[in-house]
Amino acid sequence: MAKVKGQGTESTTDSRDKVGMDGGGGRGRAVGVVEGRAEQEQGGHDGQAVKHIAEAKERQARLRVESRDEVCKGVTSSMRHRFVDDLRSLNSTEAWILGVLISIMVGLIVFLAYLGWFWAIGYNEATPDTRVLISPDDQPNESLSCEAITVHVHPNGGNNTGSPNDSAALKVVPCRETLFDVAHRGWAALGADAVGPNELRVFDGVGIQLGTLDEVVDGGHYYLVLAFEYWFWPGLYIGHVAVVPHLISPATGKPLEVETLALEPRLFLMRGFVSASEAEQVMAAANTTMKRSEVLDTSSSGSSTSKVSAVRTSSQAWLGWWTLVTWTLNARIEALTGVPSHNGERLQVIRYFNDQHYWAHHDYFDPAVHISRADLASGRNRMITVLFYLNDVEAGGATYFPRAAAPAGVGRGPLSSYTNCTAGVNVKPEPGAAIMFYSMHAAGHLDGALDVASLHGGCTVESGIKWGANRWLNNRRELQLLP
Ligand SMILES: O=C(O)CCC(=O)C(=O)O
Ligand SMILES: [Fe+2]
Repeated sequence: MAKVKGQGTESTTDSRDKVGMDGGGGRGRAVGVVEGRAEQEQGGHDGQAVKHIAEAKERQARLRVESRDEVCKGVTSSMRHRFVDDLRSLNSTEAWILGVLISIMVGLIVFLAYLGWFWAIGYNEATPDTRVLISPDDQPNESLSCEAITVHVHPNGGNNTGSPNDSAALKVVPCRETLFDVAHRGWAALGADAVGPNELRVFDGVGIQLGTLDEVVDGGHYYLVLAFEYWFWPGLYIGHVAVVPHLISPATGKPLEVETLALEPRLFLMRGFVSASEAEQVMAAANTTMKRSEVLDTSSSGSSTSKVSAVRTSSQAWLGWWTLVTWTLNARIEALTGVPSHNGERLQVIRYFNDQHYWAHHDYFDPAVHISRADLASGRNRMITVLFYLNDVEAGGATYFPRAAAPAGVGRGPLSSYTNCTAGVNVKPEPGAAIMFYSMHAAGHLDGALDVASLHGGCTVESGIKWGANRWLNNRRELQLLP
C-alpha cells in the first residue's frame, strides 16, 4: 500500500484485494471500500486505524444480528410454551370439545374435497371421452417405407366376415399417407355415410387406439370408431381367442385371453379374470348384507316396484365403490372394455343355493315397458355385463343364452321357453372366470340400440352353492357414484 501512496484509485483496488484475501467474500470487500475511502481522506497514512474502525463496525453488525436472532428465538419458544401450557390446562370437557371441533374441521375438509371430485367427474352425464389423435393436418412420415402394405379396416365391432360392409382391404403406401387418410379412405370403402374430419378414431383388435400410421402393420386389422362412440370387442368367429397384451390375468400372470362364445349376442369368456383371493374378498364383503333378490314389477303407467318373484330366487348384495377389491376389479373391467369405470354400476354379488335360479331376462331396462323413465327414452341403458364366477359349483348353475346361435347351430328362432336352460349357449361356472356380453349393438349404441339376443339367465343350481357378481356398464355415465 505504501507503494501506491497518494494514488487513491489504485490504493483502493489494492486494499480491496488485500482485505478480500484476508477476510474472504463479501465481508472483505465491504471493509476494503471503507479502508480505501479513509485512505483518500487522510492521504493513506493510518491504514491500521481504519482497519480497526472497520472491524469494530463489523463486530457491531454481527452483534446486532445475533441479538435479533436471540430475541426471535425467545419469542417463538415462549409462544410454543404458552400453547403447550394452554393445552395442558384444558379440563377434560374442554379437551373433548377441542377434539370434536378439530375432527369436524378435518371431516369438513375431506367432505369438501370429495364433493369437488364428485362434481368434477361423477355427477355429469356426458358422452364418452374423446381422444382425437388424427387430423387432416397430419403430415406423412417420410421415413416410413414406400413399399405398399395391405391394411384391413372394419366398422366398430366388425367381425371380419369379408362382406363389403364389414371389411375392406386397402393398399397403403406408408411414406406417403397418414392414419387420417387410411381412416377416411377405409370409411368410404366400407360404404359408410361421410363423416367430417376429426370424427373417426382407429383401434386395433384388442381396443388400443392408434395415433399414427407408424403403428399400423402389414396385414393388420383395424376398427374405425366414430369419435363419440365406444370401441366394441369384435367377436370374429366362435372359438376365436384374442390375447390382450395390456391386461395380465391375476390368476395366471399371463396376458388375458378373450374367447368368443357367440356373435349374437356378442359374448366372450375370460378365464382367470379374478384371483382366488379377490373372489374370497368379494364373497366375504357381501356375506353380511345378502338379501333375497327381487325383480322390477312395472305397471301400465310405467312406475316400477321391486318385488320377490319366482323368476329370480337367488340372493344379492351391492358392494360399495371404494374398497380395494371393487376398485381393482372396476379398473380391470375398464382396461378390458375400454368403457370408463364411471359408466358402471356398483358390483352386485349374487348367490344361489341349491334349487335356486334366475330365468331368462335382459339386463337392459326395456324403454317400452318402463315408459316413465326419461333416461331410457333418451337412449341411456345398460350396455355391457361382466359376470364373474367366484366359486366352484358342484352341479348346475350354468348361465344360458337361449337366443344365441350355438356352435351346434341351435339358432335364435322363436323362444318356446324362458326356463329351458339347455337352449342356445351354456356357460358352466368356473372359479375365477368371467363372461362379458353386450346388451346393445355396436351400431347406434349411444342411442340405445338394444340387442334382444342378449337374453340370458342362470340355470338352477343342482348341488352346492353358486356365487357370482355382476358389473353393468352403461352407455353413458352412471348417475349414482355415491358410496
Ligand atoms: O347367474 C347367472 O348365471 C346369471 C345372472 C344374471 O343374469 C343376473 O344376475 O342378471
Ligand atoms: Fe342378467
